[in-house]
Amino acid sequence: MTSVNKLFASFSSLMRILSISWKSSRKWTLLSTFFIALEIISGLGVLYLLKQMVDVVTEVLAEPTAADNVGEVLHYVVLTGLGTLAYVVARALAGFARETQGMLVADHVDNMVQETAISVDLAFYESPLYHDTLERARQSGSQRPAQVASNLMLLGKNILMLAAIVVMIATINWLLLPIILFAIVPALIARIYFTRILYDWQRRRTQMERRAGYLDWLMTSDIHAKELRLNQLGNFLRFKYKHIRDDIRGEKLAISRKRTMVESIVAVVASMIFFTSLGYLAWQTAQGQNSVGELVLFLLIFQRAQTMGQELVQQLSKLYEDHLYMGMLFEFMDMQHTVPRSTQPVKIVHSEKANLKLENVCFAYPGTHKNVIKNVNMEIKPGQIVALVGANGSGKTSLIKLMTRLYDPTEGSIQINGIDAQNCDIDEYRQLFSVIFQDYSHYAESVHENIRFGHINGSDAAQTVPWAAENAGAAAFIEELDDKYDTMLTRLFDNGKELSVGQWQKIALARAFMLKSNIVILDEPTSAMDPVAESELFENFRERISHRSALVISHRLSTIRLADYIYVMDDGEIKESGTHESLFELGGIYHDLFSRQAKYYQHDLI
Ligand SMILES: Nc1ncnc2c1ncn2[C@@H]1O[C@H](COP(=O)(O)OP(=O)(O)OP(=O)(O)O)[C@@H](O)[C@H]1O
Repeated sequence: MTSVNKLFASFSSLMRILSISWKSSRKWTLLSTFFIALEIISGLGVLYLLKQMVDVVTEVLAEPTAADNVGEVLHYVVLTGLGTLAYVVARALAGFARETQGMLVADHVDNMVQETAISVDLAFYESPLYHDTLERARQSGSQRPAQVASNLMLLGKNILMLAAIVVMIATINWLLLPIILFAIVPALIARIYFTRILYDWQRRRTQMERRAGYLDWLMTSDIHAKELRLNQLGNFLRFKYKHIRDDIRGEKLAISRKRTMVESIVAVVASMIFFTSLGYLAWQTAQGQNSVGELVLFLLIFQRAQTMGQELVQQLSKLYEDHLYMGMLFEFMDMQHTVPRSTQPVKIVHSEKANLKLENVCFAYPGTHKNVIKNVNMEIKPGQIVALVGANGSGKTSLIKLMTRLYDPTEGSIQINGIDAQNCDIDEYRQLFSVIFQDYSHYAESVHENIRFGHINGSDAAQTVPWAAENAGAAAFIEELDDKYDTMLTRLFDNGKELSVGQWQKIALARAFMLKSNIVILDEPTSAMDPVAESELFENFRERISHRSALVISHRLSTIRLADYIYVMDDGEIKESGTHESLFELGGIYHDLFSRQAKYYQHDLI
């Protein structure tokens, strides 16, 4: 990037930051600006009054009738006092307004990050780049936009105050001006240099931080608590975690050490220059070339100039740092969809009779070259119960992800009622499906909410939730819970209850049974259920799903044989398809799978 482009990029990112700040809290941005303006005006006023006071004192001291003019001095003392009071109050109010604005902006930015996180495509989760970008966005901190806005204002304030001090010092002796430059510029360069070094290091170390975070989660989350104890993994993980943290700390401390050394040298040189110039001014005063008042004024304001210069350096380097880190936040927010959204979506007509058709569908996961789905042709007709069978890794779950447009096929097409799924509005299209994956979610919410999440926008949850629970075979055990549908399903919070794996599966199934969609997709829906529960579920399955279409994936062929039509997958391809009887007669893969399972049942009976 050329310097002009870089400058333009920095400017546009600054404008973007300010617009975030403005949008999130207009009132407090205005108040904060107002109080800072008040702080600047009163601060400059105090400086001016201070100078006037010193001038008057010097004049008065030079006159023989000094005692008569004390009133004039007092006049300036009172004015300076009032100015200082205004300055202190304005400063406090500006601080409060900044803090309030900061909190509002932080919440707004958190909201924006979450909005991006819930809308990015599933493909992002598969890539370490997504996790790095999210981690960096989090590291960049939601406080930053507010900091940038207030830093800009403080910067303006300090520049004005410093300019006023420069003018005052120039009136004493212009030769003193370079001193200020020497006190400020090297410190600024050192700060900016180390800010960049630290930023580059942090970017490189994102994955290391994430790995440490992951290990910490392994050690502290309830999901792994059982295995961790039984396999005695605790100390091993603790050691690994410590090792990573030691490395991170070591690298960071090395940078901090170097920075402290350089900054100390710069500060020592600046102080030496100050004392040399003080000595020079004292000598000039002794020679009668300066007044004592000017020497006092120099001492007074140089100290201020030094503080202000330090603040200026801090604000400039902070602004630079914020600009760098906000870049990481914007990088996350600007991620583009990999599943394209149609700009002129075609309305899905007759969705209540959804006919789903896959034509020559091929698919390789992003970042891989191997097709896990190969030339698949398949159809789910309205009201039809279709089963999908196949060995582990044959591509069944990947096929569901394609049907529901969590991914798009790399070749071929998926059509709903003759319309290419890619031409439909993605939200409207996804509403056609109720899907329960093998790794369904356990929400730390009430039973009611866990089921209602299957149709979050439904209006009559009070009736539909118990109805769905009944159909999924969950109603009986829910009625036995202390708070029935209001029971909290978690031990994370007070009064929570943990369910068995099979009970959780019934809750997940009830979620799919909520009447939202036209096609119900169940990936291994009964893997944790007892045989009685399973056979009850499939006895009148068509009624339970209200005569919608269904795609059921199962390894249990007793379940599969109830389907109207069966597809057999092997290594990403549909190798066989037909009814149970026709496939059994064919004597192929299905026959083989079925016979193997049947053999064990027959053996048991003997
Ligand atoms: N996110 C992913 N990225 C890359 N490859 C993947 C991903 N998920 C699955 N695969 C690969 O795709 C292939 C099909 O996996 P899939 O989960 O679709 O199989 P499946 O038939 O559902 O298996 P199972 O019966 O074990 O659930 C496997 O070889 C797997 O390694």
